[in-house]
Amino acid sequence: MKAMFINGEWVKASSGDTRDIINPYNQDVIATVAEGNEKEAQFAIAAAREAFDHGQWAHWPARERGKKIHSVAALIERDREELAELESLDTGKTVEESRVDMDDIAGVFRYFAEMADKDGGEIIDSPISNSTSRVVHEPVGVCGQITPWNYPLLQASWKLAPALAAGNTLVMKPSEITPLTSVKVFELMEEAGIPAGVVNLVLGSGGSVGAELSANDDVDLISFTGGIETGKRIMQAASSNVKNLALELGGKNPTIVFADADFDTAVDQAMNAVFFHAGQICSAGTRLIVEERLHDPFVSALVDRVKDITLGSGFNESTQMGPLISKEHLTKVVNYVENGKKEGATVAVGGEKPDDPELQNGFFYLPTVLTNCTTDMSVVQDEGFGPVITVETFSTEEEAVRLANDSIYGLAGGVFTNDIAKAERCVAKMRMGTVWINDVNLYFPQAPWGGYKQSGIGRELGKTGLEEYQETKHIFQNLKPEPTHWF
Ligand SMILES: NC(=O)c1ccc[n+]([C@@H]2O[C@H](COP(=O)([O-])OP(=O)(O)OC[C@H]3O[C@@H](n4cnc5c(N)ncnc54)[C@H](O)[C@@H]3O)[C@@H](O)[C@H]2O)c1
Ligand SMILES: C[N+](C)(C)CC=O
Repeated sequence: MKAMFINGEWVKASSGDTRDIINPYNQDVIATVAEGNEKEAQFAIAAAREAFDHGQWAHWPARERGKKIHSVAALIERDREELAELESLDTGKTVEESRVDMDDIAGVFRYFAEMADKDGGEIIDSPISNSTSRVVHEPVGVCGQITPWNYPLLQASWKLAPALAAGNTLVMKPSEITPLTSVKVFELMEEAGIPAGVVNLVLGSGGSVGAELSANDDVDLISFTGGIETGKRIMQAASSNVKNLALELGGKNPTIVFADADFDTAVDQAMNAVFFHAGQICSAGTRLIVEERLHDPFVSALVDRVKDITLGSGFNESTQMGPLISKEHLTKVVNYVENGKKEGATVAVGGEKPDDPELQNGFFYLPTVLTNCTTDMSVVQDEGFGPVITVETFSTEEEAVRLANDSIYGLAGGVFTNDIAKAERCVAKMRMGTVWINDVNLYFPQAPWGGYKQSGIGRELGKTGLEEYQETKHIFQNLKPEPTHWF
């Protein structure tokens, strides 16, 4: 049984509770893990508090912390294949996609390891005679970190690596349905020699462990990746002690395709935008906004290619798309498309579960293209989080941008055109944290990631990804102290 990691020890739940982890491809039980609750969260928070307040981690030379983080990266590289297979067993995504994730994850650890000792503070030109003024960055303290099921270890790495680089201690709660690679990476952090109490892992549900992390006054910062409604609850709970807050929430991401775009590239990338990991990606380009005169040939080419997508086990080399994560999520996607149909959308391809007998034990849904969509429809406004793309049309540049921005979300978006001036005009007006010109779904450790509007608060990755885990202190020194006789 997989246990939790608290204060440098692997522990079971004090209640004795466990949870079976299910393979979404065939519903096999792939592991049984400890199911913690508020109690384990409190133990872990106390351990992280003690390690921060009385331990040495925050005071190590940043270069030494960086070396440890490099060691974690090296262990991830060593165990790449095992981690990739574990991620695919747990999420259903293809092993090929998981391998790419593992390379990204090692890269994230390496990026923040390198960054750890690059910030020696800043000298300010003091406006006061005989004084010095400088700014230093310090760790925030105890960090609560809550992650989702769709990119379990990738989203964890975006939080673990910068938090450690900045000198914080932390308690992580992975999604209760996909905890396996997080357990493994905590084993690797132990092997790398991160001191006891600095990194703690508590497994369990959001309502118990997650809620405790969000509300507990000994937690200084909460970093959350997940859905908007959970994010709102966490924001409320975090107000108890005015925690620092970082929220990476959902997206409903538009891809604008102008008629002058390279046709084959745009069709190909429209598929990349939405069908990786069966559309269960926050930045999936699920809203296609195509120039009116391009609509018919574009949809026709898209449908032809979508028909050929091969569904199956993520462990089969010919598989291009795996299952959805759970029975509940499959039901959500089915209802999402049914609602779209009732609102007037037309199913151009897909729109149902596959009838292949080999897929009946998994949570599969066919890759789907919905046409005749308008901005007011729920399929266009709601994050479906499935392999479903909606198609709207526009006739002017202004209309394209207006449609793209007509959303409560603002995570990411794309523009396809060969007119670079037009592309620049569009992206300048698109209210999103990431915009791609003639590409989709790209992210890397050097560039910040996060959302405008209800897609979140703050940025992970890049310089800002480290700054989220730092407090800023101004230190002023009077070099000629003497009485002022003001009073
Ligand atoms: N912006 C990004 O970078 C990004 C990345 C990945 C996923 N996401 C979003 O995540 C969502 C899918 O993930 P999900 O279904 O796991 O999201 P979710 O909000 O249901 O759960 C996310 C995490 O929050 C926990 N949680 C649930 N209730 C809680 C509570 N009351 N208090 C504290 N924690 C609680 C869950 O246990 C889980 O660990 C999508 O909306 C997707 O867009 C965003
Ligand atoms: C942030 N990203 C794209 C890695 C995963 C979103 O679900």
